[in-house]
Amino acid sequence: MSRLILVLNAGSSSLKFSAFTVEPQLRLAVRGQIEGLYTAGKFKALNADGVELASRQWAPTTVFGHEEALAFLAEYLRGFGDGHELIAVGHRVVHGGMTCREPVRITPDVVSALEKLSPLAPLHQPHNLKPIEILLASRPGLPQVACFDTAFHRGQSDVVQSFALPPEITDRGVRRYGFHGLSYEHIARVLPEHDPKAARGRTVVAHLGNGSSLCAIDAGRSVASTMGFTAVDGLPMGTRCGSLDPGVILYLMDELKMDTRAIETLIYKQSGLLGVSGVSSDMRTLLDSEDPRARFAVDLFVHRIGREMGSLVAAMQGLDAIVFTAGIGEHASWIREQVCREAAWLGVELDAAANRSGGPRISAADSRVAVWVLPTDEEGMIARHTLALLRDTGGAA
Ligand SMILES: Nc1ncnc2c1ncn2[C@@H]1O[C@H](COP(=O)(O)OP(=O)(O)O)[C@@H](O)[C@H]1O
Ligand SMILES: CC(=O)OP(=O)(O)O
Ligand SMILES: [Mg+2]
Repeated sequence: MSRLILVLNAGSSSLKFSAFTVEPQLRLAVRGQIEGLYTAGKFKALNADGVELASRQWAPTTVFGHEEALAFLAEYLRGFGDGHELIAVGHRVVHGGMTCREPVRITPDVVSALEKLSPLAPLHQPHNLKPIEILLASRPGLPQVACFDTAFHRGQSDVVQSFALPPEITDRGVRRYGFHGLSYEHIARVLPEHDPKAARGRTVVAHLGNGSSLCAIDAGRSVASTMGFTAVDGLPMGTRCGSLDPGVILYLMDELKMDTRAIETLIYKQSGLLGVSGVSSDMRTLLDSEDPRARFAVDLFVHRIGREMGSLVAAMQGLDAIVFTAGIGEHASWIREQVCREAAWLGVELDAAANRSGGPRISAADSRVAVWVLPTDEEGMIARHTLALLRDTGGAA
């Protein structure tokens, strides 16, 4: 009977999962996702060789969300468990706040502390915690590990992590945390295999998915990121507005009489690509659309990436490489082309054919800045952290 680590990663538009056997090194057994939550749910499970094991598609609807996806996945995984001993479950938890600076073994107290952060990540935290709570109740002896999106950024300097607010507010934890840290950590880990020079130098990683952010990585460490106190900051996203003049919030309250919950719905669920286009939050749909509002939303997305890229390059005082990753970054060659055009002034020259075929290197041979397309692997990162923590605490050989 092989020992298994299960990994769950609830993103804002997807529920991803992987299972790894521990032999004693980690070996991927199955991976999959239910994507298109709240738009057009689609399930796929693959074995380690990429062979499809199962698939399913739901009719387009906004009511097939995280809860429905989790119920479906629990049923699917029940059938998969035969012949395996589940030794631990690793979870992506988007917000770790001030205290969770590294992966932690889950206890009821940890869950209570993490629940308090749900208002700071309403599209993620409740969905990250739900399966944790179910398993704590149904299998209290099963080790569970929380791995945080925020942890990779905790080494940033105080200046970088601070808003220009009085200390009594900052000290309450109102500071820039940064997210997508498991994705950035994975890219920092694999970059030396592809580009040793960039790995020692300065890279902007563009994690462009339903949630999108950029991270400045200097010699493997996060030195700045576009996301802040919450994952609504920075770039425009599928349904999130990204950076907003705080004066807009006051205007919405005073002039439009919107309350906190209405503003929360607006900035998290009705803005970004969906809100601007009125067409869809899904980049595939926008790129296929003839609607000028879809094009406008995409142009705004690209423009903001260009602006924020400049800011992160300034934070590092230079640039050796750009890495594209996540759903849009890995698959939308047209978006990569537009972003690289915006970044031409930094010394970026694209190899159009390599870009169309997906790389991994997509910059021209004499481009001063190397450009890469590298698949993210948040689940792989979580599995590593989970196994390491189990071993540290004597829970697995
Ligand atoms: N082939 C593709 N072309 C363009 N966009 C794509 C493609 N495949 C996926 N995407 C986009 O990636 C986004 C989802 O990214 P992903 O990183 O999986 O999301 P999540 O933030 O939920 O983890 C969606 O906007 C989707 O349209
Ligand atoms: C933090 C975040 O936005 O995550 P995702 O892109 O998975 O929604
Ligand atoms: Mg994601």
